[in-house]
Amino acid sequence: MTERVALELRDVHKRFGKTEIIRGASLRVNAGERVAIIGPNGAGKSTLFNLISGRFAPSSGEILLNGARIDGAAPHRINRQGLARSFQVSNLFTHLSVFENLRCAVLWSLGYRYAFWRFLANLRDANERAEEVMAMLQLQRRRDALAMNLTYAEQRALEIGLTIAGGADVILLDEPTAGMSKSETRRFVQLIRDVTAGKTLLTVEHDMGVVFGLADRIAVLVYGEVIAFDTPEAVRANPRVQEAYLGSVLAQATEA
Ligand SMILES: Nc1ncnc2c1ncn2[C@@H]1O[C@H](COP(=O)(O)OP(=O)(O)OP(=O)(O)O)[C@@H](O)[C@H]1O
Repeated sequence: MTERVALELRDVHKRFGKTEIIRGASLRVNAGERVAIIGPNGAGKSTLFNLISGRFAPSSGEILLNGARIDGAAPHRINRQGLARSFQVSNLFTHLSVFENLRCAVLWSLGYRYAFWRFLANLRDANERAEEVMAMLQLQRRRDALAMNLTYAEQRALEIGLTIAGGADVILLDEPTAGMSKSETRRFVQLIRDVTAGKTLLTVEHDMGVVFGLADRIAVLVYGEVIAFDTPEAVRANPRVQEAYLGSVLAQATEA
């Protein structure tokens, strides 16, 4: 059986002025797969995320979400087509409770598809869905807490919950465990696994423990080119990756 491709990049280039930052990136991410994008500082990882989520349009090349072109489309349109990006705690409504945040995300995803007269009928579904996601996030006991009063790890969990509650099936996570302690990170990786089960996940992450613990495949970006896209074992053993990036990172991790 051939896998369904959820997200595809075809020879994507991005220039800022004269400088080419993404230099012909191609990737095919299967539905339900978890992919980590790694690479040295300045390799273009955030730029790649900005291209996929619609913040930037590519200079050339194509990006397809579930088979449909999205390159150059506005972020909210791409979001409506099923792709959500979780930033580092910037999407939360800080003055709303955990439950209200989740319910807003569900209603937003229903908003344009249903007429207003169906709003009340949908509210019950939205409440149920919000409760369901809250349980997955293990945030029930924080149901009525304002988002601004959550711990950092709880805020990150809620942030990921918003992408799920909004109905996206392709999720982009920017450094999901940045700023967390080792034990928080371990718990959080498990939470990400549970909450995004069955979804397609793309993450940019510097913590190699998280990368190797979470990813089914790893894409290695160096100077705007994908130099390897393979299983964690194969990437770890790849001499080109060792030379360009992983050798030094693993050496640092061993020294630390
Ligand atoms: N809007 C922009 N205009 C001009 N140059 C940019 C812009 N955005 C990014 N760049 C440049 O593109 C290069 C890649 O940056 P990017 O943030 O994508 O790398 P990265 O791999 O995410 O790095 P890091 O791991 O340090 O976050 C950098 O040299 C950066 O200065």
